[in-house]
Amino acid sequence: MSPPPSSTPARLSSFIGVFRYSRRALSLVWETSRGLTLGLALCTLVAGVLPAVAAYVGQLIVDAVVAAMDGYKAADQPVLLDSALPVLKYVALEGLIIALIDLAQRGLSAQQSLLRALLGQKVNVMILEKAGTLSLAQFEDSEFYDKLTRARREASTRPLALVNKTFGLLQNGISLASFAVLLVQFSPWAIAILIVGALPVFISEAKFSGDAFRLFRWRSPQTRMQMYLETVLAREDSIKEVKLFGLEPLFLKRYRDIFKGLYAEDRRLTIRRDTWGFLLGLLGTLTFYGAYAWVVIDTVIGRLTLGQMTMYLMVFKQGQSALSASLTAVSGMYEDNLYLSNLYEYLEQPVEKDAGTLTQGEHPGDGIRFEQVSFTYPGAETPVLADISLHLRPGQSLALVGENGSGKTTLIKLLTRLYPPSEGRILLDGSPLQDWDVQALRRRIGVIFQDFVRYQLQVGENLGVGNVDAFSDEARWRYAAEHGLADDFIAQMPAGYETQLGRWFKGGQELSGGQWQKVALSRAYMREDADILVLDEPTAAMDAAAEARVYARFREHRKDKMTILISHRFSTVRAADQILVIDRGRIIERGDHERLLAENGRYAKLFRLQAEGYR
Ligand SMILES: Nc1ncnc2c1ncn2[C@@H]1O[C@H](COP(=O)(O)OP(=O)(O)OP(=O)(O)O)[C@@H](O)[C@H]1O
Repeated sequence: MSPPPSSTPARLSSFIGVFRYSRRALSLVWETSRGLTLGLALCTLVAGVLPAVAAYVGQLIVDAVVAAMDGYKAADQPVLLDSALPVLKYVALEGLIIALIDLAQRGLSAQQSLLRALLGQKVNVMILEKAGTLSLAQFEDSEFYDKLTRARREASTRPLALVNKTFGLLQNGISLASFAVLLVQFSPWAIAILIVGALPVFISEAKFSGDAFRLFRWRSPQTRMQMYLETVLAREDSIKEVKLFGLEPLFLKRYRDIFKGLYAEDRRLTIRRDTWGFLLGLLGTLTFYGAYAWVVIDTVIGRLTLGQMTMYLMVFKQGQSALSASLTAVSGMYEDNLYLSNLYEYLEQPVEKDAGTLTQGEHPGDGIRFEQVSFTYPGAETPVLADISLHLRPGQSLALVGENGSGKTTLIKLLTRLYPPSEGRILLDGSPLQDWDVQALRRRIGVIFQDFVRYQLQVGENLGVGNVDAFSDEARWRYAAEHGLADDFIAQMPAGYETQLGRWFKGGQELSGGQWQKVALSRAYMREDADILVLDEPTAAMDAAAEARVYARFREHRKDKMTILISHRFSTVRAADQILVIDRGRIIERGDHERLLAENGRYAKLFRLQAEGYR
């Protein structure tokens, strides 16, 4: 397998077009720290100009040495210091210049490392902030997820790399210009030779960086699988099962196989890149020694002084490395731009606009209505919900019953506006959900899903996540924990509500499945103004006594609230005012417990089946 090739004209236009991100990267760095960016520019300038000055002073030294030698020989009573003093002055000057170059280099690397840290953080925050604006559907789209992974993996280091190279290019450009001023006095042809020698390496570098990027992009699903396997093999929440099922060898083999495939491609590219780099680099060496011979001959015939010869050789050598560094920087910039295109592709991912502004419905107190709602998951073909209509008024409770995969949780996802319905309308207090301000809407809903998150935070904060406005409100934690029956075991924990949960951090305590569920259940009670409580299998992991108490509390609490309950246990479902039996996305029966029993349909059958089990 290999990445798809691209045609030469397409490559050329993409090579040019790809530099469009340079300006954005520069402004990103500028926004990150103006002081450091200016510092970088200053050091770049100093480090760019001084090498040519040093070469020029080198010429003065050699010529002054020759003159001093002649003077010393010719004098009747030579005084060493008198003869050597002019030369020593130049030597001191050269020393000073070299020290300044060192200082500028140091300044460059120090400022670069500070900028790297700041910029890495800034870009990561941008990536995460963007993630917060995306819809659930986008997260579930694997192509989009690839973009996110690629952006996170590479892009946080690339903007600075790009800016460093831009500055490096500038620095080398300044050096080159100053070298050219010196070199043109020898011969303009020398400059042409310099350029011709460096060009082939540049072209091959540019070609290979494009190849490397296409490889990186193309293989992103494999890299993602590798990252996933790393997580499964090295995370505490999966290791138990991995061990008991003996999955390590299997997963490790898969991990190694992916690497082998990737490495083979990397190796091929690296070998080709460096072989060509070496061969074309030889051309550069050849031109240098050609120019060397030319300068030597001119010196022998007396057209150049010894000092000039030294200077031109130095200028030619340094000019050559500055030129090849510049060209490498350009091809590196091309590569950085390609990676940045990835970051911007992610950041520019269109976001669904939240146009809704309502904080109150048209008919307050009307409750929730589903009007012939159907829903198909993005990318799927068959609808998961079809023609769902229901009405739930304040103070009423609704229970959803149905087989696994019948669409109960999906209905909740629509109600909480995680997805828009494909057909039909969902109204709250007489106004469609999408007209509501999303914050106002979510404030009214307290929800716990089956797959709630076990945050590696303090236990109090684990409750607080249920309402960010009361995230650290201890009184609210206590109230919620009491209603979710978590207060008893929290009181016995070493640091009470401040006890760290999970194993990631020092001193973290692990909870049992039922205890975690109580924590999650308590979260639903964190929102004071929530008048819609949604509980998706809230007690599946609890013991029977705890379950009975949870529902007793639940009934006390609900008064004028709307409650929606999903459960496979009929003992809890039977108390609901309205029970919907869902089968493959459709409501097949509705009514209260008595009525459904009397109808003697699916509900009655399942109820009896479960009751049977308890006899
Ligand atoms: N994010 C998703 N993308 C695509 N299909 C999904 C997604 N989530 C669920 N489904 C599919 O939608 C159907 C309904 O799933 P849902 O989770 O609503 O069922 P449920 O009735 O809550 O089941 P359970 O009783 O097992 O919790 C299933 O066939 C499932 O495969």
